[in-house]
Amino acid sequence: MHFADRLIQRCHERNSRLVVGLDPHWDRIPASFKRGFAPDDYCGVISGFLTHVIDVTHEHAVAFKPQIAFFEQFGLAGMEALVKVLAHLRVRHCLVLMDGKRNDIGSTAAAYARAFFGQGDQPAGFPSDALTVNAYLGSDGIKPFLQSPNHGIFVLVKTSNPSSGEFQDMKFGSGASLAQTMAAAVRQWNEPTIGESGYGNVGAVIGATYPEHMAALRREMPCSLILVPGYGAQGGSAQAVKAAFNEDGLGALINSSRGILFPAEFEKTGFEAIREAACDAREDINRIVALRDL
Ligand SMILES: O=c1ccn([C@@H]2O[C@H](COP(=O)(O)O)[C@@H](O)[C@H]2O)c(=O)[nH]1
Repeated sequence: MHFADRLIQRCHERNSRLVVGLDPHWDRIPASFKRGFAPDDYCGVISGFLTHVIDVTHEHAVAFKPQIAFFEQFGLAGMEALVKVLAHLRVRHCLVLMDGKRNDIGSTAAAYARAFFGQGDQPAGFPSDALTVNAYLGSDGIKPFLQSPNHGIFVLVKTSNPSSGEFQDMKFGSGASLAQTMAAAVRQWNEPTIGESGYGNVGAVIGATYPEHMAALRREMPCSLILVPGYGAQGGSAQAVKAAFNEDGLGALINSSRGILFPAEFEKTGFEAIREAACDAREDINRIVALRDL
């Protein structure tokens, strides 16, 4: 089924716009959880911890966003953990937005597309429904990711980090910034992919830490899904992400990683604290878009 249509359907089913980020910061995984494993069992700890996280949060989440760097840092053990986590997400029928920020020349981008989406008889190494991409190599690096309507991409438009303005806010002769120029390209790439939901498979990443940019970028890309990191641990609030939503109360997916995975209450109530963090984030976001039951 068409990626964006599936995602919008999931927003309705869960009454949620929350994406749970799967970023296993090794030093923040509670010592009480690690105790049951050998000290160097990176695969066991990471896959075990995230499996529990998925079990307690999936009813509140539209999708999960594994950040691949947190797995890659452990080499083969990390890759094994990622494969296990992805298998568990499939068992739970969860949508996977892989945060890999990939791109390259066309032929290499095509290999990345096969790695995450598969192709024909070739299964994906890391099966995902969507992937974050860096589009600064141009459209030939984007097209390989758009071969199947069942998969989507989120193009970096305005990232949440403190120095994102160094390049992304630079203005061209037209007066448009680099981020606005990228947003215009996203709109163009997205148009032929729009599904029955009214949303297409080429989305954008815009950080919650730059609310002053949000409304104008949303206007530039009315039919794109916007993936919004930076809510929670980076200081972005629900109020700051409001302008990412369309009037239908849909179209934006708000990610929280550390804010959900590592609540202070874990030592007292264990994974129940993680369930509560996801539930609270979902409600906080729903309240701000002023749409409760879709
Ligand atoms: O502009 C961007 C793009 C991606 N990210 C990623 O999102 C999460 C945020 O984690 P938190 O713990 O909720 O801060 C992380 O995986 C980043 O790599 C981003 O933050 N900003």
